[in-house]
Amino acid sequence: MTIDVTAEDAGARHTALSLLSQQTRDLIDAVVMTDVPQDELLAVAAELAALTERLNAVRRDSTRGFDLGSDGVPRHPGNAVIGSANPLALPLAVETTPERTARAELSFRPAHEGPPDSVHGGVSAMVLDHLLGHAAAVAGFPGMTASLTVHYRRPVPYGEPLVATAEYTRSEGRKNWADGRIALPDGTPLVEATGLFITPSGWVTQGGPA
Ligand SMILES: CCCCCCCC/C=C\CCCCCCCC(=O)SCCNC(=O)CCNC(=O)[C@H](O)C(C)(C)COP(=O)(O)OP(=O)(O)OC[C@H]1O[C@@H](n2cnc3c(N)ncnc32)[C@H](O)[C@@H]1OP(=O)(O)O
Repeated sequence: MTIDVTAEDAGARHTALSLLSQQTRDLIDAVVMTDVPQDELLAVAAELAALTERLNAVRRDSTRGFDLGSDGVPRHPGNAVIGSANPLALPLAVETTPERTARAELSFRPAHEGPPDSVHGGVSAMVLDHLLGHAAAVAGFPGMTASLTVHYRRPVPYGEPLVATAEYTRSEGRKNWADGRIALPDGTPLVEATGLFITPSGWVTQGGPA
C-alpha cells in the first residue's frame, strides 16, 4: 500500500500522528504495568508485530524536522522531549515568556522509572536539557548543549503533577548559560541544573538553526 502524504492536509495528518503517538505511549505504559497471563503477552506481541509491519509499509528517508503550526509557532514533532509525533516524548508542552524563561507542567510515568518508585535521573536531565536550551533560545541565543550540570536533591516521583522551569542567565560570546529545575507544585526543588549552550558559529552567520 502506498499513499501520497503530500496530498493530505498537513494539520489533519499532524493530529493523526499525535493520536498514534499518544496511543503508543498508553501502550508502553500498559506493557510496563501489565500482569496478564503469559499466553496473552505472546498473543499481543504477535498483534503488535503485525501493526509495526503496517506502519513500515511506507517509511520516511529522514526524521521529521521543524515545521510551523497553524498558529505560526515552530514545532518539532519528532523531538524526544516535546515531539507530539514521538511516543518517547512526554511530550513536554513548553510555555515561554519573550524575555528568557520557559516553563512546563509535567507528569512522569512508570515507564520513566530509574530507582524503584522514582524517575530515572537521565530522564530528568533530558527534560532539563531541553527546557534550559529552550529558555536560552527564547532569549535569542539558540545553541547546542556543551555541558549540563545536574544536582539531584530529592527522588522525582512519577504519576504526580510537577513543574519544570528554566531561565536564561548570561552570555559570553557564543557561550550562553541557563538555570532550571524540576519542582513539586509548592516549589520544593527536586532536581536543579545549569547548562552551557553554545551557538555554533554557522548559526551566528546564517541567522539561526534551520
Ligand atoms: C519568539 C521566539 C521564539 C523562539 C522559539 C524557540 C523555540 C525553541 C527551539 C528550540 C529549543 C531547543 C532546545 C534544545 C535543547 C537541547 C539541545 C541538545 O540536546 S543539543 C545535543 C547535545 N549537544 C551536542 O550534540 C553538542 C555537540 N558539540 C558540538 O556541536 C560542539 O562542540 C559545540 C557546538 C558545543 C561547540 O563547538 P564550537 O566549535 O562552536 O566550539 P569552540 O569554537 O571550540 O568553542 C567556543 C567556546 O566554547 C567553549 N566550549 C566548547 N565546548 C565546550 C564544552 N563542551 N564545555 C565547555 N566549554 C566549551 C570553548 O572553550 C570556547 O570558549 P572561549 O570562547 O574560548 O571562551
